[in-house]
Amino acid sequence: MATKHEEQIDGFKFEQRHGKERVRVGRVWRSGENGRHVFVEWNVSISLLSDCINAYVRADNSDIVATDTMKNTVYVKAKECSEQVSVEEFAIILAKHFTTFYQQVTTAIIKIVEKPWERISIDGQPHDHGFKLGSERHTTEVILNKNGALRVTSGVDGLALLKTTQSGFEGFIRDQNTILPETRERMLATEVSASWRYYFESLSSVSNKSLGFTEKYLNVKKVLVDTFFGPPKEGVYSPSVQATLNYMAKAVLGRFPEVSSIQLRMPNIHFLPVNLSSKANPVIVKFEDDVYLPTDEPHGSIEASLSRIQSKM
Ligand SMILES: O=c1[nH]c(=O)c2[nH]c(=O)[nH]c2[nH]1
Repeated sequence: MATKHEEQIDGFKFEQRHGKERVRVGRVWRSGENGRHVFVEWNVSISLLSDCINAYVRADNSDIVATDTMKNTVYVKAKECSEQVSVEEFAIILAKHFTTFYQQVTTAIIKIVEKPWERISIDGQPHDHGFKLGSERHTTEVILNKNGALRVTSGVDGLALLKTTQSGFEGFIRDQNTILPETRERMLATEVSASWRYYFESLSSVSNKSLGFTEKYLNVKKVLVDTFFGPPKEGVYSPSVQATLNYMAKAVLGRFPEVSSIQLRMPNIHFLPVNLSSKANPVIVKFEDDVYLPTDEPHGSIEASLSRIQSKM
């Protein structure tokens, strides 16, 4: 049985969705603790699966939720949030609106990226209304079906990490095209993109207010970072980006029972050894794990996901 956003037309299967991407909204809550302002900036993408096939095949727009209306809804809901909400909660609020308000909409997919505005401190004192831009971004994706089936993922993007030692790469395939030397001493740099899925499977299971998504986000990010680096003095040896990625994914699933799976993307950002020579002077600069040429292209691309195997009990 075809769902309502797909149909058989002239012997073809037709599937469609529509939405609005990159709706930007900033929200200030002025009633924070100690009179402190809270500020967030979100970039929202909405995609709706809905029964509006007539618009495609019969030039009949009567079932269309205008993407302009979707954009406006972001501002309306931001206004309605009189108390601070996390980026995940805001995505759930939007998804709930689209799937309950419109009979035509069967599923809402909401993706949001939060811009990393961080409260500034002046002489060690947190400022009441001053913010500066940080680096990595908190992300979320919420998929909500009309029947209440829910998928919530949180993530981090652009988490740039580098360590100057405790990294190597040995024992890989060597053939006629291989020139990379084996090493137990190299720089390791990456920009982690992670997304992890929570166990909630229905709207009713997240309806209480003590969700703590932001705290969980910070905790997961800390485990990712701590596992990448190891203890402050000795660190932890990385035999490859692949192995480190897996340690990080395992640490998150080990620490957070409410997380059912995690996906990690960790480009290997290369810092090339600098050796300079000329005919006259064979050794102008000799690389001694000290002078590097930083690059961003090309880079290795390494990604994996780790999921709990669902018990059938
Ligand atoms: O950690 C690494 N994994 C690779 O797959 C790879 N390939 C490569 O050239 N260097 C590295 N390093």
